[in-house]
Amino acid sequence: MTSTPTSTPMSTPASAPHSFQVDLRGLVDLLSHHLYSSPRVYVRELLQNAVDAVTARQAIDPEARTGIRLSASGGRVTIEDSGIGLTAAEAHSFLATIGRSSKRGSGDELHDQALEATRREFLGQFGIGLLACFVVARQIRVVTRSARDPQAAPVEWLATDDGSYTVRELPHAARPEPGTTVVLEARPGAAEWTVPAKVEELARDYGSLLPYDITFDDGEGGEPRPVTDRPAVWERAFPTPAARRVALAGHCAELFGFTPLDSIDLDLPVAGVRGVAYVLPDPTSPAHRAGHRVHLKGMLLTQRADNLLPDWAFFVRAVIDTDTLRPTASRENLYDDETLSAVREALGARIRGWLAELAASDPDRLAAFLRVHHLGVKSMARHDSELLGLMLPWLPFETSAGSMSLQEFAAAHTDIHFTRTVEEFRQIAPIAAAHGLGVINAGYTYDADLLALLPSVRPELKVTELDAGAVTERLDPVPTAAELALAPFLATARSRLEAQSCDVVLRAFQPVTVPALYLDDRQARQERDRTAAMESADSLWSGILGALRGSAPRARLVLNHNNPLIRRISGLQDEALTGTAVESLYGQALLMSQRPLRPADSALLNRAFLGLLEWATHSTAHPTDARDGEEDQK
Ligand SMILES: Nc1ncnc2c1ncn2[C@@H]1O[C@H](COP(=O)(O)OP(=O)(O)OP(=O)(O)O)[C@@H](O)[C@H]1O
Repeated sequence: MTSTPTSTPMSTPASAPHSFQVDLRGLVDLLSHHLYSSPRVYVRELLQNAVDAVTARQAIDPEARTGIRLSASGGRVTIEDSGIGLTAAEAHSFLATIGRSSKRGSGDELHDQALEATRREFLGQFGIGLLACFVVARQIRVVTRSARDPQAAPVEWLATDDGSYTVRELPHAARPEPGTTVVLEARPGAAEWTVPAKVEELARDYGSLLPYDITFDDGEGGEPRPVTDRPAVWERAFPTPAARRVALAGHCAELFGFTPLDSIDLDLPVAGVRGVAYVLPDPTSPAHRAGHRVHLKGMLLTQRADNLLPDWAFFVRAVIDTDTLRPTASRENLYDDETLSAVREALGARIRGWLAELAASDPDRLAAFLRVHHLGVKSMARHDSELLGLMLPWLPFETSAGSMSLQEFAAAHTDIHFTRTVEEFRQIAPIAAAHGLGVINAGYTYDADLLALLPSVRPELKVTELDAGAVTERLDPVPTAAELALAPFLATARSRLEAQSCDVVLRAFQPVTVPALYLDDRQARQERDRTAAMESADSLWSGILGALRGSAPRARLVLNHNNPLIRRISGLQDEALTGTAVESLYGQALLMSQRPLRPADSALLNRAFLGLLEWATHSTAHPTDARDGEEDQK
């Protein structure tokens, strides 16, 4: 029997697994310069560990003391809690292993539910918090005694920023009660972060809403001062709604530095969110993202959260406390997950609810709000259909009946006309108003876009653009016989204004006091600009511009047959005087339309004005003087 040789792949025995080595200096540098935005976070980490330790102790010993004492003096920062404490083994394991935390399950426990449960309970979870203290400390000393194991001796854990630490047991008398004291020795160069006033300020900023009483002692011998200031203003009871409003306004001024137009309660019990949104008193660009203040179980997470509210809610700054949202590892922003997006939606709905309530019951306050924020609201409503539906009726527009909300305007006009430019509006609005036509000036930013969206919100309304041609068509024609009788006059007028590229038409319209209207639309204006450019261009360009001459409608001077002056002018026998009068009418109508004058228009106005003076003085002055004047002009 022969045995078949089996071939085994060449292999070398695996070496025993090695553990990663971590260079503490490198890690501290990483934390201080890249993870945390400022060394100030070390105070937050100290407070957070103390709060978590007290929470853990409460679970096994609800009678235990919960107060936390923070003090700073002589370059030393100390924090003392009566929390759960640590045994020597735990100190080795938790304090010296980067990334290890007692506040989350391990192994099998590390499924989502266990993680969620511990997250709900504790502030910490990453196992890197204490290290942040090396950003300001050269040495960290922890003296701790376990509450879980009363027989265990107190332990001293002493770590220096070179990455070494020692653990030793102390006599029972060194710390008779369970709990932990952490003492930081400031590193040279970081003294500014450990002076008492700074530590107190930081503790107040981060910890004012924490759930246990925290005091601060500056080592000057006075009474320790409270750091915590609970309940939050928005949760306090006030004798009257007015007193509450005043307190909230004061809170906003202290926190954000402005007195709010109004405050909106942000209360989402299911999502564990409570807080308030303050309405900015001054206009702000929607592109500027306001930073919101977010507390997580009382601890200030950030004052610059930019993802808490929908973009359209640019006009508020919010402060909230939550126990469901997750922090990022730097604990300086919110983790943008599904919970946050649901909370964002729900908070957006609260703010919309405030707007809806104002619209329904307090239009004056809504108007005051829109006086400040209408531009921003207009800009955002173009892209947010719910905001559009809610706000569009209330937004202010310039109309032929004055400045008013669309709602008011639509109450009088179901046919809504708009002009695309401010100039068109100025020409058209008075005439349109006299003819019972509602016109809105959509020449301002966002207004044309919004009017185009109006039928989607109010389908019963008809929105049409109005231009010069459409207006002329709506004015009453003059009876044919009358028009025929005036044909010679019209011919004179037309030839006189030919050089201005302007047609002359005769209509009968209101108000009778307006003798003539200068009407042009965008195409006519372009044509006018092209002609002006052609006149001042060199021969090459003038050739090209000339070739572009389109069949665009020309500007129109609409003479009002109802106007007595027009009646008189059209009956003049003196052709020269008729020409001067037509030029004067053109000039006056042009001035009324607030159009910029081209050089040719200024020359015409000049000529017409002097011509009229000439004529007016002609009959009283010596005839030769008038002729001299004519000579001078030549
Ligand atoms: N005051 C304290 N009392 C009891 N245990 C503490 C205290 N401070 C720290 N610890 C223990 O040390 C561990 C590590 O603390 P560290 O601050 O580094 O991380 P963490 O709080 O768990 O998480 P995070 O990185 O989110 O702060 C904690 O999980 C806790 O077990």
